[in-house]
Amino acid sequence: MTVKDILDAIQSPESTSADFAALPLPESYRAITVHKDETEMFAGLSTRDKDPRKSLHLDEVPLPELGPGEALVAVMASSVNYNSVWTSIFEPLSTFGFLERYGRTNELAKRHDLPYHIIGSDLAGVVLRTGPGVNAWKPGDEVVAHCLSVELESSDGHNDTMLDPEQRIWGFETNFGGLAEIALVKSNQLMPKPDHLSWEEAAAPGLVNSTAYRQLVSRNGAGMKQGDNVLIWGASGGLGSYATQFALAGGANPICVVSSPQKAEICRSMGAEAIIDRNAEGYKFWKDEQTQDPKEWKRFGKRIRELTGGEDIDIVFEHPGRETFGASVYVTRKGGTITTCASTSGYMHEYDNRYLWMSLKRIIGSHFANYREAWEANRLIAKGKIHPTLSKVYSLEDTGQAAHDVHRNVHQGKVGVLCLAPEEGLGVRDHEMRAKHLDAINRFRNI
Ligand SMILES: C/C=C/C(=O)SCCNC(=O)CCNC(=O)[C@H](O)C(C)(C)COP(=O)(O)OP(=O)(O)OC[C@H]1O[C@@H](n2cnc3c(N)ncnc32)[C@H](O)[C@@H]1OP(=O)(O)O
Ligand SMILES: NC(=O)C1=CN([C@@H]2O[C@H](COP(=O)(O)OP(=O)(O)OC[C@H]3O[C@@H](n4cnc5c(N)ncnc54)[C@H](OP(=O)(O)O)[C@@H]3O)[C@@H](O)[C@H]2O)C=CC1
Repeated sequence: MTVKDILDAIQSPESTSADFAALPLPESYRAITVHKDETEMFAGLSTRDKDPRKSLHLDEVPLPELGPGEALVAVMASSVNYNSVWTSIFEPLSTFGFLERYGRTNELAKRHDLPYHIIGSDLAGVVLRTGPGVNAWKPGDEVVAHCLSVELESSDGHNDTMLDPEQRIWGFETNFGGLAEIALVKSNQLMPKPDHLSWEEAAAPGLVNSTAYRQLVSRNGAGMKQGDNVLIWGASGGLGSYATQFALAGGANPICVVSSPQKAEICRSMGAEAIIDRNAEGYKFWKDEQTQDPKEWKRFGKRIRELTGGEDIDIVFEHPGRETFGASVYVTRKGGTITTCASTSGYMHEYDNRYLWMSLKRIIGSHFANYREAWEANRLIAKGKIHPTLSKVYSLEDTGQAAHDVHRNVHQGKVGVLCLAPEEGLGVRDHEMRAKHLDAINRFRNI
């Protein structure tokens, strides 16, 4: 039995759930990995010069044992997230530390502590097997998976599953991720695949869409409301392309920051009107490595006032971190919110706290999304209210190049990866609905 037989079953319209359940599973499959004995390979290099093409490998790996509450999924397509870039450059930490720590928690979790890490935190595919205790899903179901892995044995996470003390991001802090032909997930990560999308389109939004939903829309994040001025950094990037859609769909006013005329045009085509090209306008928030320039914060704030008719920002959608955080706090209005989920340019932030406390602003930390938020975010994709922002699709072999593009910020929106899917465009079940949204679905393609 090989993965080819699985693909044949997926591509045959006659295949039933019983056929999938009867398919013998292969002993091994192909997966994108980093290797534990290579974690020092980039020692001494600057972040920019660490090259994912050197650290990401395409390996044949053994199929992991299936445990209670889990599912093995045949992965048709996945996507590149920035967390895979972090794993591939071993920053800010090697992810093998996460696997070791997980492995120490219980007998079954030991499976994750291996000398290789199969990465990837998105997938669209077909359920192959479910473990004991799984009733909601069966072999043959077409699914996407969100990346929240929790144990739920502590009451801390019972209101908001992100607060579980054993909260992990699948394919980053656990093994057996989605950049592979087969993945192992907890069955509670599974959600229905949106019928009007191809495999690679369905695999693109998951992680970033759910994160943007919690960070911007959910009451656990900024709780955005109609009319809010929302400053969105990287508005045509992974997170930002969904934040921009949420702002527009929710009646808010996105102020989109981008770094090229092409990216500005993408935001305009999504429906945004207030756009700042940070490159063209030459903001330099730091005079040198240690010193910020408040005059530049003010110049940025003036530009925002020009675009809003004199108003300041209700919500900043933050993720660049060190480079922008001082400016983000400054331009927020009295009582406004800065919500942050990352620090791409550096995690030791500096801002002038007088502008925070005197103007009663709040900083909210946000990370991925709880089970319910991930489900609600996927529902919006399935209903055609929010659309994938897939620009380019790579083969599994070329994942290193795909991650390199994201690391160097030469991509747009999201970058997809075909795993078992032999070509793009497969897996669409609802052609009528797709036709209604075709322009929006293709907005980011091949630009
Ligand atoms: C969905 C996608 C998301 C993304 O893309 S996010 C971006 C990518 N992700 C990242 O860059 C994050 C990577 N993660 C990290 O950098 C680290 O993950 C953290 C810095 C978040 C945490 O580091 P750690 O070393 O794991 O954490 P500690 O909690 O400091 O644990 C070390 C020891 O310190 C103890 N400790 C924790 N809090 C306290 C306290 N308040 N007082 C005293 N001790 C404390 C712990 O218990 C433990 O101890 P013991 O080593 O003995 O187990
Ligand atoms: N905590 C969580 O749950 C999550 C965290 N993340 C983290 O968020 C970050 C962004 O992820 P994602 O959106 O997918 O990545 P992308 O690279 O797709 O998009 C980020 C965009 O931010 C802008 N940007 C990058 N650096 C700077 C800078 N120094 N100053 C201003 N703008 C900058 C760029 O846009 P432009 O050049 O056009 O301005 C870039 O396109 C990563 O660090 C990632 O790990 C992501 C998802 C979930």
